[in-house]
Amino acid sequence: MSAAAAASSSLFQSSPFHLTPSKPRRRSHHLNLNLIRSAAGNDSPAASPPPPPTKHRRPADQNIRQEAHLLHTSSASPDHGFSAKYVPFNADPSCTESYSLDEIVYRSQSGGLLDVAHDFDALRRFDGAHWRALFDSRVGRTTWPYGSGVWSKKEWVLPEIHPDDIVSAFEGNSNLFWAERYGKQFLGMSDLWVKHCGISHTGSFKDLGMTVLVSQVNRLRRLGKPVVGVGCASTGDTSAALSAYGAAAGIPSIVFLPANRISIAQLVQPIANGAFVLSIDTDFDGCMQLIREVTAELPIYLANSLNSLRLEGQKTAAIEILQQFDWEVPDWVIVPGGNLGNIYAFYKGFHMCKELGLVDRIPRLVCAQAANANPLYLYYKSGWNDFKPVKANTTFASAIQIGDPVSIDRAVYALRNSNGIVEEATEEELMDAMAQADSTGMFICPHTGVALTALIKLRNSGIIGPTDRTVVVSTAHGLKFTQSKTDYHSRDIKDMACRFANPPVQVKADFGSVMDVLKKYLSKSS
Ligand SMILES: Cc1ncc(COP(=O)(O)O)c(C=O)c1O
Ligand SMILES: N[C@@H](CCOP(=O)(O)O)C(=O)O
Repeated sequence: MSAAAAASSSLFQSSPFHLTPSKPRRRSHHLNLNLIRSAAGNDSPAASPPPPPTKHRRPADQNIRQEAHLLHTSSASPDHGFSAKYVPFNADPSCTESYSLDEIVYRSQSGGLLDVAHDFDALRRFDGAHWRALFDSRVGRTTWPYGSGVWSKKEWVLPEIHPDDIVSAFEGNSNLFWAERYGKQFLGMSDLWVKHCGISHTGSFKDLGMTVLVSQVNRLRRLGKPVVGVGCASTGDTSAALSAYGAAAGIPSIVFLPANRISIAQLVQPIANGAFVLSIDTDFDGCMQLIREVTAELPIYLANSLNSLRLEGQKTAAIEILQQFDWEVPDWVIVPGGNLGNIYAFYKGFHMCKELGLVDRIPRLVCAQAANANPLYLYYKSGWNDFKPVKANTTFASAIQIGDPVSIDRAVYALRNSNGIVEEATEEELMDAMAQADSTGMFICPHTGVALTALIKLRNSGIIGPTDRTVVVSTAHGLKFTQSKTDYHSRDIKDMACRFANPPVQVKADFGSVMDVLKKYLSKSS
């Protein structure tokens, strides 16, 4: 046994995890050393938990990025061999077309979507237990960049990016909470959970994807690639995330917004972050068309989820769900869908965990659409025979008012391969579901109301059982959509009964009047 191997094996044995690579191979000495080095917080794929925080002291004159830089560039840093590249989405296995992630490319030669393909052979040098322990060891740390729920899975996201190039607000690690009262009272369910991706830096799940995209743009600019800014079309959340991460990195962002179709809270986000905001007199699909044309002409990097880099970050929410259940797989995961990148991102995250041995199955996926913007639902109902973009009508779920989703093929792939279902929600259904959920202590966005409506329908039809472990993905923070709640609780919506409205009671400022209304209220509620 070499000195290195002896050292690594004795250190290995002292590890509380006792992890080993999946199969002993010739590289195993390096792998064991990697495990040990990871404990110092470097970029190795290691699974050994970091030392107790009290033992780790960064010199006072070093910030966390510099610390990561030193560890990354030190001679101890391993060449772990993980890599990723663009390939045509769902291509025939014989297809050899591929692109470096350092190329600026959004579509395959045939005009189809791209996907980020990871080197699974390299990742498989470690078994599932190894990856589980590695990811678990990074939760809640501040070590750069692993304090992020996205970058804690760096080897599966952008394995080759240098920590110096990463732009992160330590996004992710969002809470997954047990919706005890809502589940019991409205659905007779005992194991209902909400993954609150809206508790995030800019208030939606878009941060998960944007940290990856903007980090890669940072790298491209450092490599001297001609990228003068980043641009997107948006219904409000993508633009908020892009502007925030762009501003953090000092990269100009340009956002195309459909005039008068997004909430004030969403509009003010890119304005405050210094983005160049174009309010365009069209809908989201019109803005999307324009940004595609513009990014084909100008050196502005496209930040919508047509760009498959985004989905690499978004897929970590699925991995996080498994992690939060201690690597037990839920039965159902329900995701509201608009441009349809996220449903595929969830599928990809779950699928990678299965392929790499972290879990043994994947959940069934449900994609929920607003009935006013339901091209996927109509396609599903046609038995996947007839896809037609629709003209998306106004919906309170304004962030998913999309009629021609760019990721339609990705969504179909995700749903077909997860035995998935598509459901829809009318305006009244989604607003009632939101109000009922809020009445149990949540404060959800209308898109989450769409997802809850899908759940209600699948529960009522018996497809989802009372004890099925079910996760509803809440995609944005309710505080971004207070106007819709105000309209509902004021019963100020045409043709809607607003059955669960809870308007404030106007009362005179005297003791008798206050007592009268209180007595009336208490007699009703007892
Ligand atoms: C709050 C919110 N929920 C859901 C979605 C749907 O996500 P996707 O476009 O990836 O389907 C979006 C954006 O489209 C969104 O902003
Ligand atoms: N809801 C999105 C619509 C664009 O989606 P993307 O994921 O393709 O950027 C938004 O907030 O803009």
